Amino acid sequence: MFDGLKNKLDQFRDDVEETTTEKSATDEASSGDDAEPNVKQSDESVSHMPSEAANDTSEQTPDDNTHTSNSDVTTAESDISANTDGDPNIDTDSSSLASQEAAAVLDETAQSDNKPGRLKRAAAFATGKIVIEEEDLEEPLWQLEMALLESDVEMQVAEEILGTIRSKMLGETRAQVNTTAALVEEALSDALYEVISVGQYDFDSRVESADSPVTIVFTGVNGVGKTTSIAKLVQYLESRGLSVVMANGDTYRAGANEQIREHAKTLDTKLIAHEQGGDPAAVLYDAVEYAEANDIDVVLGDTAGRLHTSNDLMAQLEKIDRVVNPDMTLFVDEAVAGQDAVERAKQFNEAAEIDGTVLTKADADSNGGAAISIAYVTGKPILFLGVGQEYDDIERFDPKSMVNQLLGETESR
Ligand SMILES: Nc1nc2c(ncn2[C@@H]2O[C@H](COP(=O)(O)OP(=O)(O)OP(=O)(O)O)[C@@H](O)[C@H]2O)c(=O)[nH]1
Repeated sequence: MFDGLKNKLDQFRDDVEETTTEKSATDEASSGDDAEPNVKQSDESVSHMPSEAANDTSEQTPDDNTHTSNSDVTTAESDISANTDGDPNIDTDSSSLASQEAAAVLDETAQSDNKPGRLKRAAAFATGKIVIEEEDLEEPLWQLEMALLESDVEMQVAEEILGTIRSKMLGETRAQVNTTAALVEEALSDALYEVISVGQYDFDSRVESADSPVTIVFTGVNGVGKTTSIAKLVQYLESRGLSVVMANGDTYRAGANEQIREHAKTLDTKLIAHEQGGDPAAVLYDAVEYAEANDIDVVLGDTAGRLHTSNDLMAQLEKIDRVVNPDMTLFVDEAVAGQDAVERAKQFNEAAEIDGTVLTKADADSNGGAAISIAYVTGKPILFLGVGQEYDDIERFDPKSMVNQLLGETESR
């Protein structure tokens, strides 16, 4: 599931690591070339002090001096003072020694330098760290954006993800490249989680705590797996001790009654159906009455596949809303439809507000764009993933485990 996207996310992590490794190597090389008169040579790491911090003093102006209280400078100085204040916990390894040595330089440069970014970078480098800058991320982020769009992630969602990564990584100081991986992982994980988890709620407890019968109506276009998902949910709910009645509100398509009747028979669940051409709202109404009379917990109502543009069919949905006032309307679409599924989710939600999505055929989807985008564009959560054709091939959508899965090990790593 979503292997194509997983590989692309792996690639992004590799790209950032590669860029920061190159940068670290470049910094090291350039520091070796420039012998700084300001730098005490008593510690090897101090000789790595980049020349730019010291050289920047030549760019000072009287006004520049007024900016030296900048927080970056303060950070660099306070990092250093933490190692020089006689604290018994003082870390005496070579990097803290480097910090002390760097303090001497920074004291001088901080007096006059108006480029706190450089100071921060200088201090970070002197302590064996690197600072992630815009230019380090530019290429990997561009590549990531392309990869997300190729994977059917909606443009607005891709931009949100990139924005979060950028804000979480820029200016961050991290110990050398071996932990850049952890930084990228965290930024990527947070960025994905933020868009994927939009609107999430606990479906089970919402159903369990609502007044019975809980009526759930399923909408979506033809052939995406509405009827199959309803059948899967019958089993899902019954396995949690809830009783269910199915209602066939698809009075439009020839063969719809036979199809759902097959499922009802296999699952041994009551089905309410009318003749083809009947009024779907009347079917749902009868099902709710049946549930009330028989103390049934949940009514699951199928509807005809429709486009949000089919006015008569959308009018049917409005009538169902008026007649039975469902507790939830769930939009069903297939993950393999990618951008189309995302677009339809948006349009259905605008035409007849949804409470969540069931995303089917995730087992056949390599891209993952719909899974990542639908909650963000509708503001309503993905509640279930269909992962196969059997009744138990349905999973509660869990944003955390989805992110873990997307960032987990793949065969290519
Ligand atoms: N691989 C896979 N196939 C699925 C999944 N869910 C449904 N299908 C298959 O998709 C096909 C269409 O499913 P239906 O349930 O008939 O779709 P529908 O939306 O009710 O179709 P209409 O009644 O025509 O609107 C069937 O062959 C299902 O077995 C899934 O999660 N994974």
